Amino acid sequence: MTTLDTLEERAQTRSAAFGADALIVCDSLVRIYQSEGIEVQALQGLDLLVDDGELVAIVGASGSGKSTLLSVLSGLDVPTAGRVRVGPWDLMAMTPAQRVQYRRTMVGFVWQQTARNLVPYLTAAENVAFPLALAGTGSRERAARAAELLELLGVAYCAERRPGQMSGGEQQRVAIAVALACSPRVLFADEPTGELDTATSHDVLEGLRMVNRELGTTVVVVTHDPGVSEHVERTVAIRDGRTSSEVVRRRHTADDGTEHVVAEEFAVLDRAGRVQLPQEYREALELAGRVRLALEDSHVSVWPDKPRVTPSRGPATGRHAAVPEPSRGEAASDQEEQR
Ligand SMILES: Nc1ncnc2c1ncn2[C@@H]1O[C@H](COP(=O)(O)OP(=O)(O)OP(=O)(O)O)[C@@H](O)[C@H]1O
Repeated sequence: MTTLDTLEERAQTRSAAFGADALIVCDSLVRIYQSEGIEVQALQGLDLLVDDGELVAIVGASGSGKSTLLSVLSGLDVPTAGRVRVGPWDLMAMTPAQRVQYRRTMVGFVWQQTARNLVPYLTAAENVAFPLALAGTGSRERAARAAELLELLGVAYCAERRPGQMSGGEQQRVAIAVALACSPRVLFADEPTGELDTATSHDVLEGLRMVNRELGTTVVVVTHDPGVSEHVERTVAIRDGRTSSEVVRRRHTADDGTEHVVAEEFAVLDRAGRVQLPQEYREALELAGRVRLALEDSHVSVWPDKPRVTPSRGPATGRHAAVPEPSRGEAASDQEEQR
């Protein structure tokens, strides 16, 4: 007989298996903010897996939950519900001391505001050496590490300059070197190109790619920058606090030996079986409220409740489902995305 205990056990087993091999696991993450008596659901059951060594971009309209997700992953914020793990660290169950340790050893950060990343009265080399000094590293080793990282990021010529003597892009590349000083396994970058022009953004994103390739550091970059997907293999779109779609870029060698990059867009099926249909699909077929689902040999089809043309292979035996009417919030974020 199925008891409450067996159901709980089953749910826990399933939860533990989800992302067992991944470096970063976000499992049904919920973050609710209370603000002046109003509840805001910034994350609404978000699932995300990132493998060791991946370079992933997270994109989404303003207010979709990107910064909230990054605050949780960087150990600055605790979600309301769900499960979040980075390497061996369970971010829901860390003590304040463990949180400090996690932030010092496991992860590095680059923020949008260049002033937040660098100490203004230290040179680039001193900025990179600073976290190493705090960790007790000897001065010769600090200098060698600073030189190596500034070289890797293509800003060795800035070593003796202070932030005020560097361009925004140079400052951000030095900031990446600072974030990597203590050899974190994961680098989080929050809008690192937000204050930069297109050409300079390109250099910073290439810097992140270089770090990922040369040092094997896992990189998660949150951005509005539409050009980001050219620099990463995987772009995850967040919408209304959930992962909604992914663009995966793969290298493909044609028969004549030429190499092409093929980008494919996927919808994300969450663990409860939900998929977000793109707005243009919903509008094209007037999908709203109820829809019909039909299981075909190799795929599932979605039909309007009242088809405008009678389908030849009708979904008479299919299942019926409900598509929520777009809420005001959804409509707003769609407009944001189109802008
Ligand atoms: N401290 C807070 N208190 C109340 N609501 C918050 C708080 N932080 C974020 N929110 C709300 O949570 C939702 C998600 O915000 P978040 O900052 O994560 O989005 P975002 O995708 O990073 O947006 P942006 O690109 O504009 O930075 C928004 O509706 C926001 O207003």
